[in-house]
Amino acid sequence: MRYPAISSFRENMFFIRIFMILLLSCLTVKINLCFSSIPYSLKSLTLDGHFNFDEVHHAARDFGNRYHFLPLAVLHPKSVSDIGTTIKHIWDMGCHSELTVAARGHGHSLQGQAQVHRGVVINMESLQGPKMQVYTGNFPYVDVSGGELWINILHESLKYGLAPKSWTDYLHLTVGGTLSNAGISGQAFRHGPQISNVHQLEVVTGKGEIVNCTKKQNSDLFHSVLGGLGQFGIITRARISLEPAPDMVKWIRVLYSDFNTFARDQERLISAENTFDYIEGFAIVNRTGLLNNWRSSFNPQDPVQASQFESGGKTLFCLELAKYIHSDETDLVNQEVENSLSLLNYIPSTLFISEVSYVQFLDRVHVSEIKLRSKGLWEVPHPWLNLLIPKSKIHDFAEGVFGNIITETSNGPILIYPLNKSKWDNRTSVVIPGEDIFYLVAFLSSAVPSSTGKDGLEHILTQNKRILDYCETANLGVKQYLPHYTTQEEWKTHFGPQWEVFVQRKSTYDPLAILAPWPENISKGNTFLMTSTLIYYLKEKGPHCMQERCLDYKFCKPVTRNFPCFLIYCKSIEEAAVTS
Ligand SMILES: Cc1cc2nc3c(=O)[nH]c(=O)nc-3n(C[C@H](O)[C@H](O)[C@H](O)COP(=O)(O)OP(=O)(O)OC[C@H]3O[C@@H](n4cnc5c(N)ncnc54)[C@H](O)[C@@H]3O)c2cc1C
Repeated sequence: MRYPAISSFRENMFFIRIFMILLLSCLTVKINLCFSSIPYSLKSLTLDGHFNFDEVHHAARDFGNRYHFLPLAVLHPKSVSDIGTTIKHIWDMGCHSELTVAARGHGHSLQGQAQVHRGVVINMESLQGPKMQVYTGNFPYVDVSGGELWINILHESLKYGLAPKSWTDYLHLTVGGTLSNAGISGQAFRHGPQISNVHQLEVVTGKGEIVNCTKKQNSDLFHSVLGGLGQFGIITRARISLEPAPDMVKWIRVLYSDFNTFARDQERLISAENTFDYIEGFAIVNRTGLLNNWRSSFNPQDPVQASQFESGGKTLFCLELAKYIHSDETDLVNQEVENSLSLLNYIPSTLFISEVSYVQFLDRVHVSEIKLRSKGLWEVPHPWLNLLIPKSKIHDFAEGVFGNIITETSNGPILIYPLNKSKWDNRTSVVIPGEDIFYLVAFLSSAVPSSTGKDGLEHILTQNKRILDYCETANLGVKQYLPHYTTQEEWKTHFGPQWEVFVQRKSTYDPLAILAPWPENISKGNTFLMTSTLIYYLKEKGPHCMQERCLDYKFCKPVTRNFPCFLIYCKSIEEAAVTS
């Protein structure tokens, strides 16, 4: 028996279902079209360079090899105006668009810092602009593109007998990439990090404006972008300070079995007047008692004693020094090296010296890169941890970490060396500990892919977490270098008193949070940032709705960067009509 009411209900349901399916599929098509139409609106821009929609997989990788965010498109800019035009276009799309942009230097970040999920990656190495230009004279400098590799700057400036003063240990990194962090190596105790050796920058802000800045002109923007993690603008050109380049380098390694003696000597050296040109150090975690390749290509001063030296399974500390040799000064340099070494307290049989060209010295990590690449060991996960530790806490740190956490093997080099705070400019965005001397400690681990053992990613990440937990529990006042956090609370703690400055700068130079979106939680949900963005919008772009028209405005739901994220209370219906 058929119940008409039920049967007609069933029929209705059938049609409703069909209708819903059709509606949903229409919506899906619309949503997909909506997403895919974003890069096509970019495609219509008139540029010297071009967008590439096929290279997105390459742009979703970096040296860390752990984070993979797929962008929608990769821009290969030929000129600064390509970058300006693209960002301006996205800025003009306003809050309605969620499109974001990441500058990619050489992609040697560790945790997706140069990546962007469903946004635009700007391949900075494609940027051409004016040719690299060296200026000689009393205060020499070089003008370079933000996408230039430091190795190319070295080769070009050497043609004039000059070279930058401050380096990173590895030179196949871009100017914009290292200046967005700091750029630290063994010369930083004397010259400061790379960000202390820049005279001028050209920057494209998050509003698409192209701005020149120096310590005096637009100085807030200048200091913001240095160490600014790409948050405030894209560095398209930089003027970098140069010095006369040495011809050769005396490169020295000595060992210590006691951390306190090692650190005391390091600190004495970085404070001395007439000292070495490069001062670093590293730990050798060596439970087996066999010494690894720390001395390869170095000659022992006393070969017999050196061959008899054994670590006894202890963790050792290697002080690494370099003295630059200008051709006419060889004898003087030898004498100075001898004098400086005579004041140190290393294990006497462990003095190893080598003499190499300046390029060989600076480009030393590239030699390891070639070897590792040939063995397929370069493109593995790199769960690196870089810390800046106040001098007063470095002994507690060493005791806790080398005494309890890293005792058997290190899975990669562990650098330890002190830096002078006086060589850092506290107006830049980089965050460092407050003491006059602080240490860089870098755990440069490589993980064996798919290993579940002590050389595997999980084990190394757990070890990193133990180190960070120890630093927090022991209240060591540690700051991360090349920082990466997942919550806004952690970012606030990282910036400490500089948080307000960070937020202020973000709202000034990138109010729609278009740039470098990787540290998602830096700005998300931050009322201050949202407020200033909002006020900016109301003043500059919003419906003309300031005090005389509106009683007040109030946040609704700041989910997107969209206008409807606030409610406007108007004095009258007529004014509401004008406002809308
Ligand atoms: C083997 C190796 C050795 C290293 N040694 C050192 C060292 O000795 N000292 C040291 O300080 N660091 C060192 N680093 C870290 C390195 O400085 C950073 O990872 C740096 O960011 C990498 O530069 P990149 O050109 O690959 O930048 P990317 O990884 O491409 O970018 C890094 C960040 O900068 C932003 N960015 C890139 N270009 C620009 C630009 N033009 N304007 C604004 N923002 C930009 C990106 O959006 C991203 O947030 C080393 C890294 C590696 C892999």
